[in-house]
Amino acid sequence: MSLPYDLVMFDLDGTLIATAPEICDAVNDTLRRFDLVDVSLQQVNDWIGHGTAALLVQALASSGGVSVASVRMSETLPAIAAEFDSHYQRRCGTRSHLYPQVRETLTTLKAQGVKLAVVTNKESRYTQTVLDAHQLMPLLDWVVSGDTLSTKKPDPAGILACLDKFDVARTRALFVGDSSIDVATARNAGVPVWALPYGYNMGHPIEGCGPDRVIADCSALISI
Ligand SMILES: O=C(O)COP(=O)(O)O
Repeated sequence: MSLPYDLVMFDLDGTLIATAPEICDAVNDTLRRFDLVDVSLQQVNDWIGHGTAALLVQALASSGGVSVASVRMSETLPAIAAEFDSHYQRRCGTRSHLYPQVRETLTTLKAQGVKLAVVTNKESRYTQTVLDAHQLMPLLDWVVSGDTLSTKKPDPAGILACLDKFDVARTRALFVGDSSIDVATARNAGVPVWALPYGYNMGHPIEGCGPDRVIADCSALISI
């Protein structure tokens, strides 16, 4: 049987792994340390997508009742970010889980010779810890994090770098994600995009973002 794809690229948070609960824990560990009020899991869900550093800024603004711009300019931000860093490294893997059919699907695709990559906006130091915590690294051929290149999604650079690295044509590649950012990234790169409805899309249904297909879980990739 000839497979329709030589390369499948996945988003991370909300697509392969449900990460929001432990991100929320680490954010609230940090906020309490600076005498700020907790944020909710729902808020954290809705802030995921632009990288963990950007999420921390959103949480600090919301908790402190100040603007995102003023948090970004604050002199205390580096110290708060360093505090968050240690909490998140410690929390990684404690309350995250793979979504159903993720490991089975990656294992099957890998055995079929399909190249597998992650293209995430999460910073590399967190991406690595989360992927290691769930033993996903051995299944992946490459990981492009939010700070691997000079731009992040929805810039297509991460996808284009994967196409280049594995010498795969756009028509033989697929991007799989959970958010409007992922759909926009794939469109910007000119590759087809499938979407999962269970992730983090800033509170909006993924259908409205116009992916080529909405799939119930990753097993749709191996039952084409
Ligand atoms: O860390 C984030 O906010 C986003 O990560 P993602 O690109 O894997 O959804």
